[in-house]
Amino acid sequence: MVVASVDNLADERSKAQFDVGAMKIVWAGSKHVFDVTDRMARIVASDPEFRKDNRTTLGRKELFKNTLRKMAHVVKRANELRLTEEEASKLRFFVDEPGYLDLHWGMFVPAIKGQGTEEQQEKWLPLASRMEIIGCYAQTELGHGSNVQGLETTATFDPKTDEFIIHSPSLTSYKWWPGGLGKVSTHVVVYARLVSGGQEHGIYGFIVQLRSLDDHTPLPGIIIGDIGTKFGSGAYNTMDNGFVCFNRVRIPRNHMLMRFCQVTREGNVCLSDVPKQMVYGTMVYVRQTIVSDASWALSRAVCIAVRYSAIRRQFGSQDRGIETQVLDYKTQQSRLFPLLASAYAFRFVGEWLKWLYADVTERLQANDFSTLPEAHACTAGLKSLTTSVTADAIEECRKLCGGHGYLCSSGLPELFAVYVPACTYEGDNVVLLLQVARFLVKTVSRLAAGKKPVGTTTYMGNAEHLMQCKSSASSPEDWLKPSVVLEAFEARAFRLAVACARDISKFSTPEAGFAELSIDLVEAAIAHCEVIVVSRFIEKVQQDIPGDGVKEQLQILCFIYALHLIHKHSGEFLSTGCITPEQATLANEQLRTLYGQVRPNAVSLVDAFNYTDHYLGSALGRYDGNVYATLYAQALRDPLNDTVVPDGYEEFIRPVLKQTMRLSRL
Ligand SMILES: CC/C=C/C/C=C\C/C=C\C/C=C\C/C=C\C/C=C\CC/C=C/C(=O)SCCNC(=O)CCNC(=O)[C@H](O)C(C)(C)COP(=O)(O)OP(=O)(O)OC[C@H]1O[C@@H](n2cnc3c(N)ncnc32)[C@H](O)[C@@H]1OP(=O)(O)O
Ligand SMILES: Cc1cc2nc3c(=O)[nH]c(=O)nc-3n(C[C@H](O)[C@H](O)[C@H](O)COP(=O)(O)OP(=O)(O)OC[C@H]3O[C@@H](n4cnc5c(N)ncnc54)[C@H](O)[C@@H]3O)c2cc1C
Repeated sequence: MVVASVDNLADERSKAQFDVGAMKIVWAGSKHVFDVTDRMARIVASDPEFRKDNRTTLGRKELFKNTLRKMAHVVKRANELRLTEEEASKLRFFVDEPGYLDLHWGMFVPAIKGQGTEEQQEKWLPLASRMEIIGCYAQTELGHGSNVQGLETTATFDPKTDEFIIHSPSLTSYKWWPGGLGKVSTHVVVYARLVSGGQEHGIYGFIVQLRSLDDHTPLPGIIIGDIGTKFGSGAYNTMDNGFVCFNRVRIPRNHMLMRFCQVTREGNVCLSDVPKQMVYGTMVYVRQTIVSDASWALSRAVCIAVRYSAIRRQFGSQDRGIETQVLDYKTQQSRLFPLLASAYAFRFVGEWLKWLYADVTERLQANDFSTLPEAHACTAGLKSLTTSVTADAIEECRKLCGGHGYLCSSGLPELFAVYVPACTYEGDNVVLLLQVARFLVKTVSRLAAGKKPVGTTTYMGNAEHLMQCKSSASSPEDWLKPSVVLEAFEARAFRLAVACARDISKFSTPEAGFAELSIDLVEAAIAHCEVIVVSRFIEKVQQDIPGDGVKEQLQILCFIYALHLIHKHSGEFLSTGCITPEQATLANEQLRTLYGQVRPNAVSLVDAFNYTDHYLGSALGRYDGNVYATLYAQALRDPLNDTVVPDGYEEFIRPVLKQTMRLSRL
């Protein structure tokens, strides 16, 4: 059955004022990436092994086994099709289910590449890339996650046997959370306190074998398992996040990842002259990938909400004629279009961050560590900003879809449940923003000493101007001038950072000031991260962009992104004196106009994400708009509808009805 709603999307598509095909290439990043992504998405969508519409109805054991089957199928298909690494990781991505492969390829392998010596890489990487071993990354403990220096697990060197003894001295030292650890991994990179000659030497990574390669049983001294069911149905429960306790497990000395610190046969600890934070390198790498992933999750939710808002009609007709598409309501637009704009903003900042990461990596290889603090601040800050916004946005998209958004068949509940831990893993978002704040306060105090800021803090070099400037916006159109927008963002961020630095100096120690002012510091950090996102978006739309109308659409989205933030944080823009209340009103007026300009293009702007119906996994977001028939068909497939009279009728419904009948006869 095809209902009238299908016409709505065709109609919407006919209104597009830009070349959707060209926008698809901009979104993908290049024609090559588009082709690879498109091909891999279609392979997954057309393979029944990758079916995912039954996930929320499976019990934990079935669900997990189902994921094991899919991960094995990914490996099989990657080999059969002789996929490149780029293609294989896209294929795996579109399977859209957390699984041990992510931790193996995303953390275990990068940890060895980043922290292993050449010799260690030669030994372990071939085993890992042929998947003769499966690895994971165990840093977090039951009692310690954010505070890496507080980890309790010990790795004590025994010069008699030339081994390390890996030990969990307490319940709170049990490794707890690592993905892939609970049931699958054969090996792990464990982070532990290095102890040699009776002295502690800091936290380092050690490769430990967990399970037999013959029968998968845990090796002696290892107590291991899954940490239990997590939030939401389906969702992250496909992953075996695990615990492990090490009872004096012995590993050869050369299983310590020794690129930055070597322990000799005699137990001498030799530090190379690189910053000790290099041991945190895997986290920096993954944070950077998480920023790119945020735009995927956000755009997916937005795609569902935009298409459904074009289908859904409510009110607007007194005589039972055709009702108004909810997408036409300004309130719907004001909640939805900033999220659409944010998806594009995060896509571009994610691409830029990839570039920054590659640049820093190249410098590190040449022993230039000067840009490491900035790379840390950018990856930490943008990871925090983009994941927090995305998690909130998915929930907002659910509400934007009304009641049907609450159904699992909308795809939104599971998307939220699977995404929201991104605000916690790879560093709690508040903890990471405090790292950014620390970097900003340092940068501000160095300004006083005449040090020129570089990279993303270059704008702070314009200190005098940023402290005094008053916005020149005197009409709504002025808010379409990149220089006007950027100045407001930079001035707000700089003034907040300077106020924090000034106020900290009033305390007896910087640490006391930092602790007391941490709420303000977090706000200053967010303001700085928003400068980065806004300026990268502006830079992007100032480039040559091929395709009819593509650049114009991106400009509209860029200003929506910036102006909705001015509205959201108007308190800060006003209290720091960067803009006046009248200018805030003008910005809002411009924002309303921009919403009107996006409206006819909204469906095509989400079509540009090029998502298959399989990847979207949503009755509401289907490409053909056949929402109601799909909702009905999926309802009929619910296990509860397997029988007309439910299980439990005889036991629990009939007796209640009989009892009621008896009562009514009294
Ligand atoms: C065939 C199949 C083929 C296919 C492919 C398949 C698969 C797909 C492939 C890939 C998938 C890719 C990626 C996805 C992978 C995984 C994602 C999915 C799931 C997530 C899994 C989650 C994992 C985890 O969560 S791991 C644990 C993460 N833990 C944390 O993040 C802890 C957070 N805490 C910290 O980072 C630190 O403790 C701290 C908060 C930063 C504090 O550190 P510390 O106590 O040392 O110190 P200070 O604050 O005093 O800082 C001192 C000094 O150091 C600087 N600093 C801190 N951190 C860093 C850093 N990282 N880099 C550089 N510098 C750093 C800090 O600024 C201070 O400097 P100054 O002294 O100058 O101020
Ligand atoms: C789905 C998932 C997968 C994961 N996968 C892995 C994995 O593969 N490997 C691994 O090692 N770990 C993994 N983790 C663990 C994860 O990295 C940690 O949970 C994360 O780093 C946060 O640490 P925590 O749990 O100790 O939070 P806590 O630090 O205990 O945070 C609790 C609260 O305290 C606040 N807080 C903490 N410190 C401060 C501070 N200094 N100032 C202000 N507020 C503070 C936080 O903001 C938060 O609100 C995973 C976690 C999840 C949820």
